Parts: sequence; structure tokens; C-alpha cells
Amino acid sequence: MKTTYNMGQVCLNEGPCMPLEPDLKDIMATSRDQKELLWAWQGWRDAVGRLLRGTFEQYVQLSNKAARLNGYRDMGALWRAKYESDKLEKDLEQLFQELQPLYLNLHAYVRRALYRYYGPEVIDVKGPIPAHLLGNMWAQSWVKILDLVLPFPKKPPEDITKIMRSQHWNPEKMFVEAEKFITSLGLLSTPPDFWENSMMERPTDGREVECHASAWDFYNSKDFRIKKCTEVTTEDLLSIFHQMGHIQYFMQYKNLPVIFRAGPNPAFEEAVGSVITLSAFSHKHLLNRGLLSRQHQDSEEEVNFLMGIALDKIAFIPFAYLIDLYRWKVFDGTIQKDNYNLEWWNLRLKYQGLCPPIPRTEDDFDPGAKFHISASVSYTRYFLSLVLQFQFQEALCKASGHVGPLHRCDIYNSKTAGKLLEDVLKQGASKPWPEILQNITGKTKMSAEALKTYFKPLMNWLVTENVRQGEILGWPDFSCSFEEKE
Ligand SMILES: CC(=O)N[C@@H](CC(=O)O)C(=O)NC[C@H](CC1(C(=O)N[C@@H](Cc2ccc(O)cc2)C(=O)O)CCCC1)C(=O)O
Ligand SMILES: [Zn+2]
Repeated sequence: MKTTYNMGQVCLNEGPCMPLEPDLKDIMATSRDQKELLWAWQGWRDAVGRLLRGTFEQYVQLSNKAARLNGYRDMGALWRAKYESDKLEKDLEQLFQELQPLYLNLHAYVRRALYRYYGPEVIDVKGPIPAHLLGNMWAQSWVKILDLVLPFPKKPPEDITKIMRSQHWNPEKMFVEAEKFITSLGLLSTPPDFWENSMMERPTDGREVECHASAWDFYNSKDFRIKKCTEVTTEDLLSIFHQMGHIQYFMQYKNLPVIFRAGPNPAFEEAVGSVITLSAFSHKHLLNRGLLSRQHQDSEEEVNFLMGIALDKIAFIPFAYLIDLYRWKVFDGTIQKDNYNLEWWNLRLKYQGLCPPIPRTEDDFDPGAKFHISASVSYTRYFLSLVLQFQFQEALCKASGHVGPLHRCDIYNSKTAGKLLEDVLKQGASKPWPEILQNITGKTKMSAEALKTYFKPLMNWLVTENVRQGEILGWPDFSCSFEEKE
């Protein structure tokens, strides 16, 4: 399934074939022509999703067989066991409910902006949003349509990608930048081998590689690598910070017994890299690294800034929640193979308020068009990382002596924050995660409070704006537009 995914491409009638990275990704991010967006969206699902359907059915059987041989009732149960909590599903549901208001307000606001741009033919302001218009192949992050939804369009944020390119950044410099941030906290620098052995750019020697970025621990306490087809963009700089977070974790626990060389649960591993990006992409940090020039950020520019972060983090909430809700049901048999695609879109409608832009059938297998489903990588880790990374950020900012709003915090150069983080990373998986969570935050429970604190100024603005517009939160017109037409 991974090979099919990695080799996937969409060909123009007479002309070049486009791989996902960077070509199709760029079209989904930059095109504002919904015919072109549909071409890429449908082409990718035809080229990859459809092909994976048969293999996926086998994968489900084999996965459940393996899980049962290991004493679990199905693979979903095996995946959930990593969180060592018999109330994981309840806790997830509770966190999701707590975050729903943020998402519903963002969804309503973005839908209105898309309505203004694409018109009533395309957008129903009381219905779901067509999934190909959100700037991302899976509509999991909406940051690429910030220009369409900017709260204060007269004060657009500076384009960091443009600034990086004007300053002649290259992939290596991007990795060095992430390293500098991490070592500024007093954490470990990467060994020479890392720079020797990592693959930082798509090879030009014709080798077909898996371009979906990944960080690798070779479990020999000295060989750590990143594989990434880096482009000089803001998004890739973000991703590099995230990957370097994984590498730092590998190095911090490299002398533990192998069984403990992991996070206390998978979400901790994901939260480490992401928490660093919260500081690295703060206005204050980008300014002092010369990636922004405008000194002062007034309150309207601050709302614009928070919208940019929200389009990444808040839009992601229901997506990250539903991926494993779907797969747990596939593994436990609630979702049978005759309904794989129908049930996928039922969840995409229920949780994300999205519709496919064109009718889907059981000849399609849209879940397979997402890396983690083709690569059998569980996804709950990213949902919980969303909550944890803000809890971590709140704790690290407090330790660094930061005062003021959480979204203005930059822990760069703070050795105290670094020490707090280091003490968590060094323990690897050697203690139950509530204990380790307590080491850094003083609490043993995950809580969405810190995330809500971070976005409070934006939420105040969003709620006011949605009330002013008389927006309906949610999608009472739940049918997808093409159904009405038929
Ligand atoms: C050997 C191995 O597999 N190693 C693991 C690490 C480990 O387990 O030790 C690993 O490298 N996994 C790759 C994966 C890559 C990325 C990813 O897949 N992200 C998710 C969700 C997301 C989205 C936005 C965001 O800001 C953060 C996360 C997606 O893109 O949907 C792509 C770019 C970012 C992270 C990763 O780093 O988590
Ligand atoms: Zn990760």
C-alpha cells in the first residue's frame, strides 16, 4: 500500500505526470479554480485510493489476525492499548466535545468567506463545505486559504516563504535553523552522522523515494536520520521543526533499555516537535530571526496571526479525531467493506462538516488517499498531541518566565524551559504517561484549557463576527450540493 501511495501520480491528458509532493500539494494549496482543484482532488483518489481498496481489505484481516495472536480482540484494541487507559475513547470524546465550539465557529466563518469567493452555486452557508476548496488534499489544514479568509485583509501578514527565498534559504539552512532553536534551550545537538546520512531533498538521480517526511531512530544510540523532500516553504520549515523534535527525543532517551526508547504514549512524541513550532512561529521569534520586518503587531494583525495558526490547529481537530474512529470501526467490524467509502464520508460530514465535491461510490476508497491509512500509522497520537502541545507550551512558557498572552510566548534561549522538557524526554517510556505529564505540567490529566487560552483572543473575535453575520453554526443542510441537483 505504501509503494502504491508513494508512486502515485496524476497525469495531464498529453503532458507531464504530477506526484503528490510538491506538484499536487501546490495545486491544492494555491489554485483558486475549482475545476483545477477538482482535477487534482479526484485524480489523486483515482490514482491511489481506488487501487488500495482490495489490499486494504486484506490488510484489515491480517492486522486483526496479528492483534488476536497478541491477545487483543482486534488491531484497534492493540493501538489503543498504547495509551494505557481503559477510558481512552471517553476521554477523546470529551476532549472533542470541549473543542467543538472552536471548530464550529471557524467552520462557519470560513464557509462564509468561501461563499463570498466561490458564490452560492458552490457554497451553501448552512451546509457542509466541499472538501477540495480548503487548500489541502485532505482538508486537514486550511492554512493555505488564509488569504481568502483573512479577518483584516488590509493588514496581510508578511509572506515568510517569500522572505526565506529572498534570503536564499536552502533545505540545509532550514535544518540548521531548527537545530539552533533546540540547542538554544540547552538540549542536544545532532551528531555529524545525522547531517551525513539524512535525506533532506528529493533525490535527482531518479530514485523513487517516500516523500512523506519521517524521522528515524536506528536504536544504536548514535544513528538518527530524517528523510524529507524539502522545499523552501514555511510549511516545510514547520515540518522540519516537528521532525527535529522526534530526533531530539531519540537522542535524549538513547541510553535507555530499547523497550523504553519511545514516548510514554505516541502523542508525547508528536507533541514535542509541535510545541517547539509554537514558539518558533510566534511573531516575536520570527522577528528576531529576521523572518519578519514589521516590529509592532497591532490587535488586528494579532487576530490575523491567530487565524493563521487556527487554520492549522483548529481545522485539524475533527480530522485528527475521525481518522482512528473510522479505523477502529473497520477493525472491530462495525464498518463492513461494502460501506468503507460511505462510512468514511459519513464521518467526514458528521465531524468535519465536509462533503465530497463529486458523488462517491464503493468503487472509490478515499481513506486510502491519506498517507497514514496506506502506511498503517495510527492517528490518535496527532489528536492528543494537539491538546498536549498547548499544555506543554503553557508549562514551558511559565518556566521561561514569560508573562502575557500564551500566543506571544517564545521560549527560545530559555535553559529553564529546556531543562523541564529535557527531564521529560530523558525518561522515554520508562514511566506511565500521567506521571510524566505531571513532571512538566504539574497535572496528571490532559486538558484542552491551554489550547482554548491560546486562541481566546481569536475566539472572541470569531464569535462576535459570526453573530454579526447571523451565521448558523454547523450544517443543518446536511446533504451535499450534487445530491440536491440530482
Ligand atoms: C519512522 C517513523 O515513522 N517515524 C515517525 C516519528 C516517530 O514515530 O518517531 C515519523 O517521522 N512519522 C512521520 C510524520 C510526518 C508528518 C505527518 O505525517 N504529520 C501528520 C499530522 C500532522 C500534521 C501537521 C503537523 O504540524 C503535525 C502533524 C499528517 O501530515 O497528517 C508530516 C509532516 C509533519 C509530520 C511525523 O513526523 O509524525
Ligand atoms: Zn511526528
